[in-house]
Amino acid sequence: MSEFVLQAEDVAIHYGGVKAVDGVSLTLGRGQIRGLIGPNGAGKSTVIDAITGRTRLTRGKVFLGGQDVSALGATERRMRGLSRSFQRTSIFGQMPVRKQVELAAYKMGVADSGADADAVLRELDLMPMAEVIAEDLGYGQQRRLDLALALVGRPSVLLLDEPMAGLSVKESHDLAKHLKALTSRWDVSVLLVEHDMDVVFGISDVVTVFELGRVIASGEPAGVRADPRVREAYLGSAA
Ligand SMILES: Nc1ncnc2c1ncn2[C@@H]1O[C@H](COP(=O)(O)OP(=O)(O)OP(=O)(O)O)[C@@H](O)[C@H]1O
Repeated sequence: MSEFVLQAEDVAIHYGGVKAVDGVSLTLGRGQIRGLIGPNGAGKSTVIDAITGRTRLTRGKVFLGGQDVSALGATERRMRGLSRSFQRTSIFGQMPVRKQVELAAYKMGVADSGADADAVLRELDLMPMAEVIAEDLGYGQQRRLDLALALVGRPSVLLLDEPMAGLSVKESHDLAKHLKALTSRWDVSVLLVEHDMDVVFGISDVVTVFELGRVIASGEPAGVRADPRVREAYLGSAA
């Protein structure tokens, strides 16, 4: 058994001459949060797409729990515990919150989808909203519902692409608190692409910095923050 729940090895995604990602390796330990940062167009979302199986690899491999999943599609990877969140709550906008989460668990093949939905809703403090129609939720609650849908079936790895976008400072803080709690209470490991530096440096165990499809720095938040290359490439004088 691998010590890493997730490993990307020399991953490259090229679109014709555009090297969106070019030789990226990264790991995710059990219960770890790894923040991915970098300027616009650096390749962060493409890495997420490559790991989930949404985009075909030009080169490299992806391992989940030590197993090579590079040849598997996105649905198969999800069934094996690799989950990502989408801004997709509007798809079932007319459905009450609990029903929506239960349906997602049922589609995943979870044996007791009702119990799974209840556990997820309780964990994310969404139980008081269980019977509310999704589109009547506030934006911050909708983002939490989005996270709830990603958590059905108890995934081991969660890939989040800008989960704080559009949230107020308080909503971001609440979501960050939930993410941190999930890593210990549910044993979930998180790969977090996020532009909110307070959140990234506040909750990540390790941070990886991208520039032009490559990793330019990686390590503990304090060290990364102090790295002159990082400050120059991304953080600027605000760091
Ligand atoms: N389908 C595609 N075809 C061609 N080029 C693409 C495609 N998808 C992404 N790219 C290019 O790959 C590069 C990386 O894009 P990506 O969206 O991964 O960056 P990002 O770091 O997530 O940026 P942002 O922070 O703005 O979301 C960019 O130059 C982008 O234009």
